[in-house]
Order: sequence, then structure tokens, then C-alpha cells
Amino acid sequence: MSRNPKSPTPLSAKAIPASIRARPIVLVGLMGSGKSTIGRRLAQRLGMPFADADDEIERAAGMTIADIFARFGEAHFRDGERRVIARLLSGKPLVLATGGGAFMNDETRSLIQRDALSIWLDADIPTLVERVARRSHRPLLKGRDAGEVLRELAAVRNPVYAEAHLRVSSASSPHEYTVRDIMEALGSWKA
Ligand SMILES: Nc1ncnc2c1ncn2[C@@H]1O[C@H](COP(=O)(O)OP(=O)(O)OP(=O)(O)O)[C@@H](O)[C@H]1O
Ligand SMILES: O=C(O)C1=C[C@@H](O)[C@@H](O)[C@H](O)C1
Ligand SMILES: [Mg+2]
Repeated sequence: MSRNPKSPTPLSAKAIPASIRARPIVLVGLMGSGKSTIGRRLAQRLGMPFADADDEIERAAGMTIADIFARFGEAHFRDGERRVIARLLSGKPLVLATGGGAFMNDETRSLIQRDALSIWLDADIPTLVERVARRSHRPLLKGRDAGEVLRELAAVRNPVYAEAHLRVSSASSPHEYTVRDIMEALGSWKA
């Protein structure tokens, strides 16, 4: 797990074995854990392309995730999510931020575990609640208490997220600490 001394150590991409950068790095975890924001920064640090599966699904469908859920339901969204992630993993190695539920789909998870290095970004519920309150676009939180939903999801999902190759706390602030902790975890990871 992470540590949080006073300043982030700027580990460079060179400290990360080329074999790790030769395949996709996939971030999984609950809503608000930082997959999108940390993923973008991590990709920059590693000199790898970045993609956000949620954005790619919206682009492919030509509508927002909230609209996909409302018009076609969650199962339809999960199917599109699986196809989009399969496509992204089959291309050039990249850092990929998944949606919070992607790793729960057996097929999607198998694909990620086979073709990528997966990282569970983990944070405590109060931190997640505070973060998701900043934007209200998440359909699973619509009209419900965010803390209650996130606790329910954590109970079901955390044992599955725990199957990821690496686990890094994203509770530290600012973002750069989390990026540093991921870089350190990558630097010492043995396949
Ligand atoms: N390590 C961090 N330190 C401080 N703030 C963070 C950190 N990670 C994320 N945040 C903030 O939390 C909010 C949610 O982050 P983000 O959208 O990246 O989460 P996500 O995991 O992609 O969520 P979702 O599954 O809903 O897409 C953003 O405002 C982001 O700036
Ligand atoms: O945790 C989830 O199941 C979700 C998280 C978001 O990233 C989106 O993928 C969608 O809102 C569902
Ligand atoms: Mg995201």
C-alpha cells in the first residue's frame, strides 16, 4: 500500500522495466477512486497513451453514460463496455481508466487479467463520497445517498478488485502522491 511523506519522489519512466510498459496498464476501482484523473497523469509520466473507457463508450454510442443507462439499461451498457475495453486492449499499449463496474464483468476481467497489468485504486468511503459529490453525472448514485451506495458496492466489489495485480491507495492528496505510489509499485512489481 502507499506511504505519504512530505513530497512526492519523481520516479521517472526509466525506473519502470520496459516489459511493464510493453503491455496495457489498467486502473480499476470504485467511483471516485481516481481512475480517470490519476490514469491521465500516470500515462504522461510513463510516456504511454491514455484512454478512458467511459469516454470511449460515450463516443462509440454517441450519447452519455447516463442516457445509455436510462434508455437501454445497465446490462446493455456493460456489454458495450466489454466490447470497448476489448478493442482498447488489443491496440498499442496504453494506460486505461475503466469505469467502476467494468472489472465486475467476468469476461472483461478475464481479458484484463490476461492482456494487461491491473491496478486497484483504493480509497476509504468518506474520501470517495467527498470526491463524487463534485460532479453528479453518475447514474448509480442518482437519487440515492452516495455513502450508502458506495458502501454497498465496496462490500460486493472489493473482493473482486482485490484480484488485480497491484493495489495502491489513492486516498492521499494531491494526485501526485498517488502517481508516485503507482510508479513505485510498478517499479518493484515482479510478474
Ligand atoms: N489521489 C487523489 N487525490 C486527490 N483527489 C483525487 C485523487 N484521485 C481523484 N481525485 C479527485 O476525485 C474526483 C473523482 O476522480 P475520478 O473522476 O478520476 O474518479 P474515477 O475513479 O474515474 O470515477 P468513475 O468510476 O466514476 O469514473 C476528481 O475530482 C479527482 O480530481
Ligand atoms: O461503478 C460503476 O458501476 C460505474 C462507474 C462509472 O465509471 C461508469 O462506468 C458508470 O457510471 C458505472
Ligand atoms: Mg472515471
